[in-house]
Amino acid sequence: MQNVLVTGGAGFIGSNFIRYLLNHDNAAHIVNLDALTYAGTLENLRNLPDEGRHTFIQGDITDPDTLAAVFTDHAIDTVVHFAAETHVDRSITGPQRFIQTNVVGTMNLLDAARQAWQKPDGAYASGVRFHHISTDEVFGALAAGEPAFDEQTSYAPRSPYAASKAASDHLVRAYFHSFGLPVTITNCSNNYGPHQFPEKLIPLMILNAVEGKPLPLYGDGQQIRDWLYVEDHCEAIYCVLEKGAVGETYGVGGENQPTNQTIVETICDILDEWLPKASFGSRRSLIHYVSDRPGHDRRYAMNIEKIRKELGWQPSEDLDSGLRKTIAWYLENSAWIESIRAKPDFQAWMEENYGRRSVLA
Ligand SMILES: Cc1cn([C@H]2C[C@H](O)[C@@H](COP(=O)(O)OP(=O)(O)O[C@H]3O[C@H](CO)[C@@H](O)[C@H](O)[C@H]3O)O2)c(=O)[nH]c1=O
Repeated sequence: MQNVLVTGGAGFIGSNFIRYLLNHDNAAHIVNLDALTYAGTLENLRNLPDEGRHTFIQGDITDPDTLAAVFTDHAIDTVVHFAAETHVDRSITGPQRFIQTNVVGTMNLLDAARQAWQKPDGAYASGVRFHHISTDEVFGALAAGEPAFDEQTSYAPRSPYAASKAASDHLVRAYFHSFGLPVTITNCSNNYGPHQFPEKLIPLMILNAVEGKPLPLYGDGQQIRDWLYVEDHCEAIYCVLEKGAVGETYGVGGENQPTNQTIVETICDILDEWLPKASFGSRRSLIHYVSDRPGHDRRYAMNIEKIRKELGWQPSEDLDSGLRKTIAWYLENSAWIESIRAKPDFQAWMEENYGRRSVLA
């Protein structure tokens, strides 16, 4: 791994991964290709360790010419593909962008890698690798008591976002089977941690609770996600790059599976403990139950036995300490929050999304 193309490296998980790689691998040079859409920001790349090994290029994976130039100009040997539209609610109101970026963009990237790496005899340059970051949402929804998803679970995506990621996974495997491209895939559960865009549950609730704004829980708030601290996720990806077998898929989860209501109550309690007493009393009183997300998946959980047994990775962060680190980061990074709030699309989306929902209780 010498010249690593990280797509979507100005986003939440991508920027955390760049930091992780610069801290843990002293040889890799990173080329970070990011379109800087609403959720990507150069603020995520401030104060990188060993900054000289990071090159930022603003560009879109839907543009094949950009990709061809990046592979040629930077002698890329490894791709770690994060770039994606990721917010389920946005995929319900506007699926087209999800298909463009997540499906067409992934196919363009696979083509560019193949063109750059495949020799005339069909073999690939040694040591090259295309790693695709995917999600447990491709497997659909679990009912209470059903076993967690694993690498053998059939695909059953239910939102436009999940369907676009499922299509991208199938394309990555198709390029492995049809063209021999050396690929690996990870399907991760819900990430949380520093730098997450505040449209997602945990950062949204932190910011609203700090400001005394309503905390909108969708439906009955009893949905379950498997929360993975982002640094654990980055470690898992690095482990797959180092030790994972070509053609293989690995599930990555946090083994923390509370209900959404418990997550939000925990955030409220930590803030009540840390901040001066609010005039309205406990921050739990800010919780409102609002109309549900259409097709809302009830439960996700990812079985991690394969990556644990074969590669020796397991998550190390427990949810309470991970949440405390995350909340502390948001409290200490008001400049980052202001830069996100200043984005033209941010406030409009928040108002539109919540304007659509009625308060249930
Ligand atoms: C934003 C928001 C969310 N929710 C609920 C919906 C979900 O049950 C849960 C988490 O919502 P989100 O943070 O939007 O994440 P979710 O839909 O689970 O999907 C996430 O996790 C996936 C991995 O499972 C990733 O692939 C997605 O990119 C990522 O967005 O909280 C609320 O109750 N209120 C809210 O305001």
